[in-house]
Amino acid sequence: MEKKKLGLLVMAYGTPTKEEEIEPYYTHIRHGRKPEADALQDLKDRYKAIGGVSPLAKITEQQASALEAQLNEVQDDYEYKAYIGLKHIAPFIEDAVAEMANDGVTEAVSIVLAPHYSTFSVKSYNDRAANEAAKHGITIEAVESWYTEPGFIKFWADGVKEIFGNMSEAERDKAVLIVSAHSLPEKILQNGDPYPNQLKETAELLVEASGVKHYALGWQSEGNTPDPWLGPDVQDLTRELYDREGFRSFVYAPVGFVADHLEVLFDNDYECKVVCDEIGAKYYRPEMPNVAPLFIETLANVVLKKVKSEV
Ligand SMILES: CC1=C(CCC(=O)O)c2cc3nc(cc4[nH]c(cc5[nH]c(cc1n2)c(C)c5CCC(=O)O)c(CCC(=O)O)c4C)C(CCC(=O)O)=C3C
Ligand SMILES: [Fe+2]
Repeated sequence: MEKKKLGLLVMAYGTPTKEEEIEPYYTHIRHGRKPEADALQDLKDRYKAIGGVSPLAKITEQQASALEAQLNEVQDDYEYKAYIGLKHIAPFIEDAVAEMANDGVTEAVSIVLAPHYSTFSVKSYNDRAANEAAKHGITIEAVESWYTEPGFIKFWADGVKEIFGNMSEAERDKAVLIVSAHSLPEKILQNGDPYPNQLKETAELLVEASGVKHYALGWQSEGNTPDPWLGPDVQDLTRELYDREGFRSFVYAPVGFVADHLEVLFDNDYECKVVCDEIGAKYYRPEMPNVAPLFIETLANVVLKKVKSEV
C-alpha cells in the first residue's frame, strides 16, 4: 500500500543570497520600512566581512533535506516531504504552505530551526503557517520548542567539553562559558514570554552535562531600536567577567542558533573576539549544529514525538 504523504514544514529565518537582496530582506525585517542608508551599508559591510553572503541559505536547505531523509529512514508510517518556509525572504512560510496544497498534502507537521519559544520568533512563524494552512484546508501540527531535547544538549556539551578538556588546569580555572541567544526587546517580559527562562534552563542543562565550573547567561545581536533589549549583552558581559571575576578565557555557546550565519560568524567570531583580543583574553566557540548527525537525529525525534502525540 502506498504510504500517506506528510508535509514537513521546516521554518527558518532566511538570509539574502546575493547583495541586491540585502535591502528588500532588511526592509521585510523592518516590517516594510526601508532601512536608512547608513544602517543598510552597515549590514552590507557585515555580510562582506563574513565572505559576501551568509552560508545560512545553503545550511537551511541541507538541514531540511537531511531531516526529511532521516525521518523517511527511521519510520514506515508516512512519506515525509520537506518544504522550506522562511520568515524574511522567499520562499516565504506562506509560499511553502501553498506549495504543499499544490502537491495535494492535507496534513503536515512543522518545526522551526530555533530551539526556544518566544512570541517574537516561534509564535510568529507558527501563526503565519496556520493562517495560510487554513486557506488551503491543511492541518499543521506545530512543534513549539525543543531546547530540552537530550541530543541537543549533548551536541553542545560535547563541543564545550572538548574545548575545556584541551585547556591546562590553570587555564580552565580562569575560563568561563557564556551561554547566549538572540536578544529581544524587554517588552516581551510584560506578557510572561517564556524565552528568557528557556535560555536559563538550556544553560543549566548544558552546564550539568558538560561539568563546566563557571558560566554566565548573555544576550547577543540586539537590534538597532530605541527600546531596551534583554541584557547583559555578550560583549559587555565579557569585559565585566574579565574585570570583576578575573576570567581570562571565554567560551561562547550561542545556543539560540543552529547554524553558521551572520549572528555567529560576525557577532561572536568577530565582535566578541575583538573584545577578547583587546583585553588580552582567549576566545573559543564550539561548532554550530549545522547538519551534524546527532543534531539531525534529535530534530527527527522531536518531529516523530509530535506526530505520535497527535495520532
Ligand atoms: C529571536 C531572533 C532570532 C533567533 C530565532 C530565529 O532564528 O528565528 C534571530 C535570528 C536571525 N536573525 C538574522 C538576521 C537579522 N536579524 C535582524 C534583526 C532582528 N532579529 C530579531 C530577532 C531574532 N533574529 C529582531 C527582534 C530583530 C530586530 C527587528 C527590528 O528592527 O524590529 C537583522 C536586521 C539588522 C540587524 O539588526 O542586525 C538581521 C540581518 C539571521 C540571519 C543571519 C544571516 O543572514 O546569516 C538569523 C538566523
Ligand atoms: Fe534577527
